[in-house]
Parts: sequence; structure tokens; C-alpha cells
Amino acid sequence: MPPRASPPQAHSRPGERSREAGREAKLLHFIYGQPNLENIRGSPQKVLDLMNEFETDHHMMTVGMSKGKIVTDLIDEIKPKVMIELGCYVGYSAILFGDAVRRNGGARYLSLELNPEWAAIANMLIELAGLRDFVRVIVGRSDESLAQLYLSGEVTRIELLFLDHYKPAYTTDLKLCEHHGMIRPGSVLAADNVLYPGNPPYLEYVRSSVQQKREAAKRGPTRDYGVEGMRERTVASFMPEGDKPAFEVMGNPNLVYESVLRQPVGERDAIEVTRCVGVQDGAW
Ligand SMILES: C[S@@+](CC[C@H](N)C(=O)[O-])C[C@H]1O[C@@H](n2cnc3c(N)ncnc32)[C@H](O)[C@@H]1O
Repeated sequence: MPPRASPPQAHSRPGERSREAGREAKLLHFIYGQPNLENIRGSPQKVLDLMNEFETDHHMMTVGMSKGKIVTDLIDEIKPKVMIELGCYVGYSAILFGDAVRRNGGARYLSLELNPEWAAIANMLIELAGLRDFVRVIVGRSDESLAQLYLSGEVTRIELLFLDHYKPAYTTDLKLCEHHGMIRPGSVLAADNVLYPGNPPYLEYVRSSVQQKREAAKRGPTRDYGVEGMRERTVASFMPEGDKPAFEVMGNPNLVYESVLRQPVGERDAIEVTRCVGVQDGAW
């Protein structure tokens, strides 16, 4: 069964932002149809401003400005050479964060996206923003792309990872990175949508002690998504029904995390910022 392109479409009510099918391509026409296109070319901020303007009457799945600021502050602090995001969509966060990584002396922004049409739209906007040589959109499912990045030697360590894709895959993708030794002291994770639509299994995992994770690991490696506490609609988004992670993973329960919720004022959602601060020796 082919992957579902987007979450089930809700019909918009009068006064609500449009959820019409194909609005991602409409965004591209809106931006490329601007009379002053040459003024916009090469300016990430001008492209983002137009995306924000389009969002005033269209529902888009972008991280937005207030939550985005939490991540750009992290980029200013960490100055990653390479940053990875899971879930590109039409490129809003790739442009916002890719620009910040470049400004901070970084080398590359890698954006992993399942849907090739949205990846193509993102690429056109990334190009317009002048980030074509800096941001690379990798089409495919995140677990397979992460494994490929590791096995090819392109990424052996996570500096800063932005998680914003299939909600049940946050924990399994993190465990996959742990399994390959990509998460080390100093690695930072920023996870979007942890309050809305919510991601209880991920929050539980990153807030668990080493002891609690060792206990849970006694059940052995899993090849299942944890979906407890998630809405059916969230679980049914993006991935084919009955999908399983590509790999059986265990993770590394010995990693010590410090995790905090960062919720902008007036925002119903939040970003969970998790720092790996150590490794505890010992078997489990
Ligand atoms: C919330 S949107 C990302 C928004 C984007 N980060 C932004 O702020 O502009 C989620 C995206 O994740 C993609 N996605 C869902 N599951 C995925 C997976 N397993 N691997 C890669 N991308 C996935 C979806 O196709 C969608 O484009």
C-alpha cells in the first residue's frame, strides 16, 4: 500500500484556515508569482515572510515562528557543523534552521522527507532562499535515511536533531541513532509537537532515568512503534497502515538525558529539548 500523502483532510469551516488538497503547490505558485521575485531571491527571511503570509489563511504543518525561535536559539548556542531534521514538508524549518546553521559557520543541513512532492516544493523554495548549496533534502523514510547516513560515514554523530515527522517514529528513530552510537554526550534533540498533537511515549523515554530504561530494555529489542496516548488520527498520518519501523532496535539505555519542555507564551504546543549529558557504565 502506498504511503498516505498527508493526515486525513478535515473540511475547513467558515473562518477557519483552508485545508484544501494541493495547498502546498498553491504556496509555490503564490511565492513564485510575486511581482518582485528578484528582490526575494537569496533572502531566507523574505521567503519565510511569504510562507507566514500564506499561512494566515491556509493551514500548513510548519513549526512556525515562536517554536522556531527555540530551535534557532539552540543553533546559536551549539553551532552545529551538521544539523539533521526529520520531516521537511515544504521547507519552512529547513530554510529557517538551515540559514541559522550557515550563519553560525556550519557546513550542512540535512532534511529528511518521505513525500517526494513536498520535497520537490521544498527544494524550489530552498533554492529561492539561496540555500540550495547548503540544505540537502533526502527523500525517503527517516529510519532508512538515517541508517544510510550512518553506514555511508556521512553522519556518525548527532550534534543537533530536529524531530518533526511521524509522531510514533520519534522514539524508534532516536533509538536507532542510539544503537549506532550517534548519540553521545553533547548531542541535543529538539522535538516538535510534544503537546499537540502530543507524543507521550517519546516524552516518557527521554525523561526516563538510566535505571528505568534498563528495566524496560529487559523486554528486548522491538520493531514496533509505541503509540500509547496518541490520537488515532496521528497514528494514521503519513505512514501506510500497519507500517513497522525498518529495523529492530534496542537503543542504549545507558545514555543519560536531561530533558525540558519549552513552551512559548500563548502557544498550545511545545518543543522538548533533550541533552545527552553522559553515559553510565554497566550492563542491563
Ligand atoms: C509536520 S511536517 C514537517 C514540518 C517542517 N519540519 C516545518 O516545520 O516546516 C511532517 C513531515 O514529515 C514527513 N514525514 C512523515 N513521516 C515521515 C518519515 N517516516 N520519514 C520522513 N518524513 C516523514 C511528512 O511527509 C511531512 O512532510
